[in-house]
Amino acid sequence: MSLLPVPEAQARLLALAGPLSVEEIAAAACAGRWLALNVTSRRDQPWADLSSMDGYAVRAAEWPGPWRVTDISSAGGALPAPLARGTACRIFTGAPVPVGADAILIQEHAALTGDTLRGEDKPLTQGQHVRPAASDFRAGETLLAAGSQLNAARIALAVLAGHGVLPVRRRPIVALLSTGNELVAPGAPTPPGRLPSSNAPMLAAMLAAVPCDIIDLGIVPDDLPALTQAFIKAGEADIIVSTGGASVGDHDLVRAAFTEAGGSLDFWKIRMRPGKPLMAGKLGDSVFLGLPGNPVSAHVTAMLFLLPLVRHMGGAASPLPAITNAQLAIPLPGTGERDDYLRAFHGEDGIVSVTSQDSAAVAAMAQADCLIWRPAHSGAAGAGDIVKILPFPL
Ligand SMILES: Nc1nc2c(c(=O)[nH]1)N[C@H]1C(S)=C(S)[C@@H](COP(=O)(O)OP(=O)(O)OC[C@H]3O[C@@H](n4cnc5c(N)ncnc54)[C@H](O)[C@@H]3O)O[C@H]1N2
Ligand code: MOO
Repeated sequence: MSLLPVPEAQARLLALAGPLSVEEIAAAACAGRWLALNVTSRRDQPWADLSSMDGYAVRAAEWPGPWRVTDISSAGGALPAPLARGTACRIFTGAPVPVGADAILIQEHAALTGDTLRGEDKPLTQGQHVRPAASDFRAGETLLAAGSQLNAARIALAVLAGHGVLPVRRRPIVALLSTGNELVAPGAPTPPGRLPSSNAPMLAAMLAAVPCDIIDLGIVPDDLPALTQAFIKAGEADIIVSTGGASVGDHDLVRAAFTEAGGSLDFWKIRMRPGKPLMAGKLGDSVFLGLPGNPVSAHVTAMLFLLPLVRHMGGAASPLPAITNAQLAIPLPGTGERDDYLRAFHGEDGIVSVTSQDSAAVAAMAQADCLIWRPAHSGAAGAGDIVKILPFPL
């Protein structure tokens, strides 16, 4: 198989499954989820002309008064009567402005003697401290598009628009499978030849940035029947992610076990560094993503493939990672046959690549906060040049 360019591999991966089913969830529990349908407003906001300050509703042209205070308007209280000429209405923040009034005299600029009011400071202008009806949004207006992600501000908007529950896509269930005879559970003793399995905790941390549920199926040895059984068990998940055993060594059995379990492989080997041995396929309704075992390769391929897949199945309209421009603080050599994804961080003078770009260099990766994307066959870059970067999800 020849090496697949990253965008082609991403497109093929996302084509393996559509967004999951729709569920109605309380708005307060929707943080991070993607809308399955447009959100249309059920009400005007504000519902009437409302005061934005505590004071007195008056006619601006009548400033500085005197006015006689004849009524009161408070948020949630009875509607005030229309304002007669020469009168004022005591009013509080968020309360409806009486018909006839067109400005609010704030109480700091008002002198009240008995029920006689006079304006101080500067003359009032029409509309001063009044929020017009429907100036934020109007009933029937489409406020949020299907496929947009619900953050705190969008949840506030949907609730103010009259929605208590929102249609979102089900959270994908992601099964994590760590393969390798050398691996022991995190924190377990590491006699010679053994090392702690760090990939599943790392992936769980990355997945914390997107709505999904994780099933950690633990460590599976490099043994065909054991790996096959693990894949069969993982078939309950929407997404099956393995790490390790993806390359060409005698112990790299992931492809064989996946096929033995009934899976069909869609692609293997990507034109990227690190992450070349990445593979993907379908096992029943589950999408399978086989990440390389090297922790750095697993991290980079999770950013470029796993998180987009979770977003896509969760209903995101734009599931691919955000790519932004940034200025290099250091020079970079040209690239070869594959796209490079260099681990880097934001320094005072721009982006700095970490010293070791080895795909097993975890201490160097731990200094990074982003990847620099350098397409294949790029020339050398100098300090001050603009490059494309992808921020780490967490
Ligand atoms: N002859 C070739 N050898 C290799 C090639 C190749 O094309 N031809 N590709 C290399 C590339 S690129 C990568 S990346 C690695 C990926 O190999 P595997 O996916 O088969 O990974 P393993 O061999 O199982 O492990 C690699 C490395 O990572 C450590 N590891 C594995 N799992 C974990 C884990 N859960 N936590 C921490 N560390 C883990 C493992 O001990 C190995 O050191 O293959 C190259 N070889
Ligand atoms: O592509 Mo591997 O992922 O170089 O280390």
